[in-house]
Amino acid sequence: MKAAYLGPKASFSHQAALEIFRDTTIQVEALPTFADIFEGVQSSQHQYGVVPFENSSNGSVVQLLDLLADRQMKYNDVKVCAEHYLPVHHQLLVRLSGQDAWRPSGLEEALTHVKKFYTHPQAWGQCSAFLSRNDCKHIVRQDSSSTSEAARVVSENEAGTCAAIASNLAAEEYGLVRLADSIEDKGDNTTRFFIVAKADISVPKSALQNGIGSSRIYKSLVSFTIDHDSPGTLADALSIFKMHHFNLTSINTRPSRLRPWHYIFFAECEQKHHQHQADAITNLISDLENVAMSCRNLGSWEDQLMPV
Ligand SMILES: O=C(O)C(=O)Cc1ccccc1
Repeated sequence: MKAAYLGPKASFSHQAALEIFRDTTIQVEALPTFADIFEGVQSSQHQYGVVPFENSSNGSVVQLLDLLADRQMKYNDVKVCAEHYLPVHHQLLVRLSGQDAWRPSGLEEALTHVKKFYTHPQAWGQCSAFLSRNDCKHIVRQDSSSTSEAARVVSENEAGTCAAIASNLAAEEYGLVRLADSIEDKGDNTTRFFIVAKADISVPKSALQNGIGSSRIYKSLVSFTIDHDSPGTLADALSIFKMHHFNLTSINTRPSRLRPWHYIFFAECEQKHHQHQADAITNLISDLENVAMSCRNLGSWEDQLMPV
C-alpha cells in the first residue's frame, strides 16, 4: 500500500506522513502537487494521501478547499478518513558551502546579502512578523510548490543570495545552514493534515494520535451550494445540522465558479460517537438535499485534538 505526500522529501507533509504511517508497511511517496495526490487516490495508485487542510495561525489552505470543491467531479471517491496535528517551526536557510563561501557574521549582515526568499505560500502568512522586519522588506518573495522544494532550489544557489523558509529536516536533507530559528509568528504554530482515501479503505491504527476510540468525538465535512436569491436559505441549510444534533464547528467558502458571487460552503461538524455514526451523516445529507442545490459528504473521522 502507498501513501502520497507533497514532495520533495523533507516537506512538512512528509513529516506528517512519516508520523501517520510509522510502524506500518505502507510506503510514503512524494508527488509534486496536491492535485496529483487527489488523482493518485482517485485512481487507486495510492491508497492514502496526506494533505494540509488548515493552520492554527494562517487559516485554511485554499488549494485544498478547491480540490475538495471538485468542481469538475474528478475526485468523486476521495474522502477525508482521518486528521493529524503537526507542530510547525520554520527556519530561514541558506547555502554556505565551498571554500570561497561567503560567511555572514550574523543575521543582519546575511539579510543585506540575500536578494530572494523562497517558500510555500502557506509559510509567508505564518512568518509575517519576521518578514515585516525593515531589513527583510527589500527581499523579493518567490512562491515554491513546497517548503522542501524551496530548500532544494536554494541548495543550488552557490552565491548564497537566495534563502528558503523550511524545516530543520529540509536543512539537513539539502545541506543548508540556519540564519534564523523558529521564525513563525506563534510558538504553538500547528498544521492540521487530512488523510484522504477512498471510502472502503480503513485507517491504520498508527494514524490515530490519541489512541483508538479515545476521543469518541467524530468530525464530518460536508460541502453544499444553495440558491442565494431567497432569504433564509443558508439559515435553513445550517439548521439541518442542529436538527440532526451535529455541532457546527467551522464554515469555509470558495467561489462556485457557476456565476460570480455564488459560493460552495464547507461545513465541518462534530458529534459524540454513537452506534449509527455512518447513518447519522447519511440522514443529515438526505435532509440537506431538500434545501441545497447540491451537497456532498466529504467524510467522517475521529477527532485527534489533544485535550488541553
Ligand atoms: O510545503 C510544505 O512543506 C508542506 O507540506 C505544505 C505546508 C507548508 C507550510 C506549513 C505546513 C504545510
